[in-house]
Amino acid sequence: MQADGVVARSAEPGVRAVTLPARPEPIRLSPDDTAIVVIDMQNAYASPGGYLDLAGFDISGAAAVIDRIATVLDVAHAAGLPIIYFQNGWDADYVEAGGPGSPNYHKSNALKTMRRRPELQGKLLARGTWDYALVDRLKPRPGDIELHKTRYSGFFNSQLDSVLRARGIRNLIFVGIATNVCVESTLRDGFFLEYFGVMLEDATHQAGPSFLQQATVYNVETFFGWVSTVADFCGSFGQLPQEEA
Ligand SMILES: NC(=O)N/C=C\C(=O)O
Repeated sequence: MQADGVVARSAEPGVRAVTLPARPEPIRLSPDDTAIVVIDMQNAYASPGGYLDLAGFDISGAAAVIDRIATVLDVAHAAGLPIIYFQNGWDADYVEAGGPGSPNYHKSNALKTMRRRPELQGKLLARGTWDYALVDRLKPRPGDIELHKTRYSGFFNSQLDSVLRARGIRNLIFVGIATNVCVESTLRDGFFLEYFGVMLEDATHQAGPSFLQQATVYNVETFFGWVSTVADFCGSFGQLPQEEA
């Protein structure tokens, strides 16, 4: 940490870097070793009629989160930050979901909802379905990275770690849904792998009561990383000279 209380992830002279206001302290980041990780902005999690909605979770805050993530991605693209989009789910036959021998079979609310409502079988979180697709506003652009995961953490059984290491990325800025499940799981696993995690709190939304949003914010700020906002992200990274398209 620098004398001025900034966590200096990118402090070398001549390196393109910004100081992102964050809690518990600001963090200095360079687009050269920092990526945006967009967690599961699929119809399943963010659209009326998607899995979370059908399973009875309140997704009324998701539309505003989609707008804010779109703003973050515009600034990130202009600043030349790599962007990684995750999609969560399984093959059409749900082999990857695990059978009764997997805790996922017993805990996944998507699988439970389909067992309760057999007419939905094959429709939730299966690759190739509307539910699995990213929401229309947040489709990847050329050069963006698309990854798939079958469990809550983006680091588990995925290519994420090797994609990041190949590009020298050490800092991750998280947006997406759900704050308390896949965002927190991925940020925590990143911490254990020595990645610095920042969550933009107003570009995330919880699955469940609103105290879960506050709990994850507390956990990240206190134990696992840093918490910032969309306005502060745009105010800092938005000042960098635009990358050539
Ligand atoms: N993307 C997520 O945070 N997912 C949360 C629950 C689920 O996938 O069942």
